[in-house]
Amino acid sequence: MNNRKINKQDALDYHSQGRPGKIKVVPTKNTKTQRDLSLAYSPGVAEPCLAIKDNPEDVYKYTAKGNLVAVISNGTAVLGLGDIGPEAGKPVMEGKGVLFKIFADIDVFDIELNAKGVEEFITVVKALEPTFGGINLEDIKAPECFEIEKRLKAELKIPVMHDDQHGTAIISAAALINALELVDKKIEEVRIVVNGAGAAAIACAKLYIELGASKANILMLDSKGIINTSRSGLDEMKQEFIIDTPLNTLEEALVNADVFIGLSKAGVLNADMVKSMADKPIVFAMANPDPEITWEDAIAARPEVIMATGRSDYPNQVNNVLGFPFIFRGALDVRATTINEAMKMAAVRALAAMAKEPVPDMVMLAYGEKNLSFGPQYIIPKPLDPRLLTTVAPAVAKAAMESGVARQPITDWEKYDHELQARLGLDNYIVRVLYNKARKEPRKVVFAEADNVKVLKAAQIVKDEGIAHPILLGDERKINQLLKDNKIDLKDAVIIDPRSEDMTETRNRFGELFFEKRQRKGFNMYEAKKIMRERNYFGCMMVETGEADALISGLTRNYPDTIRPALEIIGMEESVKKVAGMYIILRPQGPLFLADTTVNLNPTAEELADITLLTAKEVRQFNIEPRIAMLSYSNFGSSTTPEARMVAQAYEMVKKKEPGLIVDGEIQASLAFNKEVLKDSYPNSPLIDGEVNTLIFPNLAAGNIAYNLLMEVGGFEVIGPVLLGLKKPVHILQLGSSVRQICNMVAMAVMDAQVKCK
Ligand SMILES: NC(=O)C1=CN([C@@H]2O[C@H](COP(=O)(O)OP(=O)(O)OC[C@H]3O[C@@H](n4cnc5c(N)ncnc54)[C@H](OP(=O)(O)O)[C@@H]3O)[C@@H](O)[C@H]2O)C=CC1
Ligand SMILES: CC(=O)C(=O)O
Ligand SMILES: [Mg+2]
Repeated sequence: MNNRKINKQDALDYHSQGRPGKIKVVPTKNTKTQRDLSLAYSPGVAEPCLAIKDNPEDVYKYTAKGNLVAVISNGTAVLGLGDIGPEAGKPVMEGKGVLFKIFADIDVFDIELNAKGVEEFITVVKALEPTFGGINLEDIKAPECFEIEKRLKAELKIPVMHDDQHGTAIISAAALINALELVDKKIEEVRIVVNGAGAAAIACAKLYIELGASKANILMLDSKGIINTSRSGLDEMKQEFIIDTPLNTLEEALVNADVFIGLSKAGVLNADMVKSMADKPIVFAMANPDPEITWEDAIAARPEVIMATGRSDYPNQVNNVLGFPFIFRGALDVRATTINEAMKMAAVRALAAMAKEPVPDMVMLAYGEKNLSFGPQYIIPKPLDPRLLTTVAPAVAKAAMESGVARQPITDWEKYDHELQARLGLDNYIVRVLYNKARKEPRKVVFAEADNVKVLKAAQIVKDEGIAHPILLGDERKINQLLKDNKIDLKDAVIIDPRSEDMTETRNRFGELFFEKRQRKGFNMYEAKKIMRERNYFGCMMVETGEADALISGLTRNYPDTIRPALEIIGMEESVKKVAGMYIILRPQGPLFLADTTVNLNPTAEELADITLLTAKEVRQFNIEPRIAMLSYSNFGSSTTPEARMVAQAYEMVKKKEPGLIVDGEIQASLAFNKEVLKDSYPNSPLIDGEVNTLIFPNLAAGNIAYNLLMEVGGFEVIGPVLLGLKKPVHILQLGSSVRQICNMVAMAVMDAQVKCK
């Protein structure tokens, strides 16, 4: 379990830094020339206007409507924070927009309405129908939300769903079906306590009844206690759940209950109540951001409990994020007029069934888990599982077609599957893999330049994220002052000043070891001990002796000065003759690995072959099969210049050493990325069967220029330079790296250490 700390200031900074908020609008057509603009706007734009006037359905053909969903709230029940108003709810609605985009490639306008009244709200949303392909109602309190949704569903021809009701009901129902199966209880027989009688709770209870639960077995509570015959003034929805019982409190309700469903607020369930529940209890504490009872307290009270929360940092996240992106994807793709019961039930079944399928490696990697399989700690799929899109969306689309609400049925399901796959942006994936792998087994990382604010900030983040235990090298007073001035909370981090008196003994010990390594290479004993005052030497020695697992340096020093101690002290892996540098370019289509970008000026064919093999090994660390293009300005002998021939020779050597590797060259970059042309002109190339993900450059100039252009002109985020070929992890930052880049490099170093420092 990781207890990542999100501190208040970090959350505020995340939202305020750079362009305020979390989303922006991006044009999808060329807008460069005067002609482009004349097509995008007047006069060209008049043509689609007239076409839509003649055939209103063409609005889906000529505008973004078909992929555009409105996330609409009045801020009256924002998460479990209550009625905090529309402006205060906006960060959540932007957040929902982000989730729609990253999980299902649906564009969202978030709309926060100053409209608490039912009629007012309905009038505004109805008027918005022409703009949107679907309406996701969010965080609107009960009982108003019921009337609002019912009326909008009846009066609009586009799908409308109140996410807090049905999203939550769908996900929790899928989780409940699976949990009941694990404890071998029947939904028809279990006693269910639903704490909360609002939007989410009422919809969940109704869906459980549809699935077979007996209404007589459900006790529902609102803020005043159990909804029973002694209560008066209850709204219509609550009235449906009145039970004739003398019980009044949650404590009383839970005695011998099989299931607790929490959709109320933080901390209302205590350990004694959980203890009083029946055999093998099920507790879904779904209030956000903090559950009705913490994971730890529930497990401590009843170790056999099947526990779920709405949070991402514990197993079994029962949260509507598992539903709304995929349900709307399916509904939009068949142009459904509504989201009906059949579609919701299809989503429940698809989600429940998916949890029993073997979990793909990439999902385990993304969560840093080794064994994720159906069981008490995995009753529902993980939100980052890409199969959610390709499983739930088609199930919903099919149900829409079968129930007669699809206006544009899908005919080719295989093609649809490919389209869905293509929607999954993979640029974030690799970073998640990296962090989660690192988090699984955090290591001691030495920061050689700890008297730098960026380094300290990064050290704080990696510590809070649970991916590394920082060791800070530098003047202790200076570091402490910087920590204080910049309010960086790194209280427990180890600070070591290699120049201090206290370190004399360590310096001497390190110096002697260093002398043993370098005595015939220009160092005498005195110099070997003296140089240990230098932080890069001292830090490398800590890694070499196992007192630390990795070193991060280079932010303020030039590359050769930082790499030298690493080569002298740690040295290269066996069989490696030269180290090399690799950059990872984070693209939506998946990562692109580039080497050598930082070390070897003009490699020989043999060196280039080594660089290729080293890079391939590193790419596999991410569970990615390398598909390598060895680049040149020539294609397979089209030029006979020495530079082109050198790459061709290197390619031959690579093939000889690792015949199974998917690699080709020498090849031009444009051909490597143009499979159709490659297929026509070189049909035997192994690169025609998939996308190239690894580029090997013929020299440092080419590699270095390429990654810089991709970063500066292409605007891609990058990770690197990752130093390949050292026996132990030392990673050297580019001058002026950002805090985020430093954190990424720490995660790389930890991942590296997990392999190299057993
Ligand atoms: N995990 C997930 O996916 C989701 C979680 N939620 C969470 O569920 C909670 C409710 O959301 P929502 O239904 O939209 O909000 P609503 O405002 O519609 O409903 C809140 C309900 O909680 C009840 N309540 C408040 N305090 C208590 C208490 N101490 N004991 C019992 N009931 C109480 C209220 O009672 P009264 O009627 O008397 O005011 C009301 O019925 C929030 O914490 C939200 O974050 C919501 C949607 C999805
Ligand atoms: C998850 C969600 O929608 C809520 O807590 O309101
Ligand atoms: Mg919500």
